[in-house]
Amino acid sequence: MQELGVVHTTIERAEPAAVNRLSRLGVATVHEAMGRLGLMRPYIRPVYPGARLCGTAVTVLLQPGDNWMLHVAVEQVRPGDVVVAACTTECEDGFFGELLATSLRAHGALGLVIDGGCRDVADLERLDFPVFSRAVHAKGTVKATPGSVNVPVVCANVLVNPGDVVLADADGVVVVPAAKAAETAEAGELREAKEEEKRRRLAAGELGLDIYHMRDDLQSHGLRYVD
Ligand SMILES: O=C([O-])CC(=O)C(=O)O
Ligand SMILES: [Mg+2]
Repeated sequence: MQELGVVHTTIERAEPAAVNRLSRLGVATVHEAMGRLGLMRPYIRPVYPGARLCGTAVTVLLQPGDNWMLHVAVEQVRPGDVVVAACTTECEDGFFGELLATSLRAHGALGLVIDGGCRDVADLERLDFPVFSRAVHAKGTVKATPGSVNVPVVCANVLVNPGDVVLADADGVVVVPAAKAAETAEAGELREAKEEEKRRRLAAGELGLDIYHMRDDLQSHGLRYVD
């Protein structure tokens, strides 16, 4: 059960050094490095090409058709934060646009992930304010019913605690629990180094079948080559 009607003003953010290391990795790498966990549903997409963000989560629980809590969240943002907004029920209304982006940026927020709709996308691209949303929808919202800020939320199938690391790029959005940020950065960097070696060998024409020693396994699974 997600908590309603609460704003937590003190949160524990992931260590900046670990956030910085994660920011240099891709979403797919980090998801793999965590043991294939933490990935939001693929319907959450960047609202303009090339959008990318990495920061610590300020979480928001919205009520459908109501963006009041986004305004409440602005006051809780610190430089380097990313606002992660979930909704108590599915809603694709345009909760967010360039005015709220301007306000968030003035307080140091790096971007927004929202399991809801977003509008003013041409202006967001012009501002280069990265937003990842479930829909682009011009439909406006009201300010009538409190939700919460900085409570644990489930956003697009992923549990997000305030202070967790949120990384988003063209492949999607992944969330790293704050306590796991450093070890995940370490595992991700190792994975990147291994991929670099594989990339070099694949570019030289070596086959994945040989690099990954798959031939024997294929034979034992009964694969036959016929002329
Ligand atoms: O004002 C709103 O409700 C959302 C919006 O379009 C903006 O922030 O620019
Ligand atoms: Mg607007």
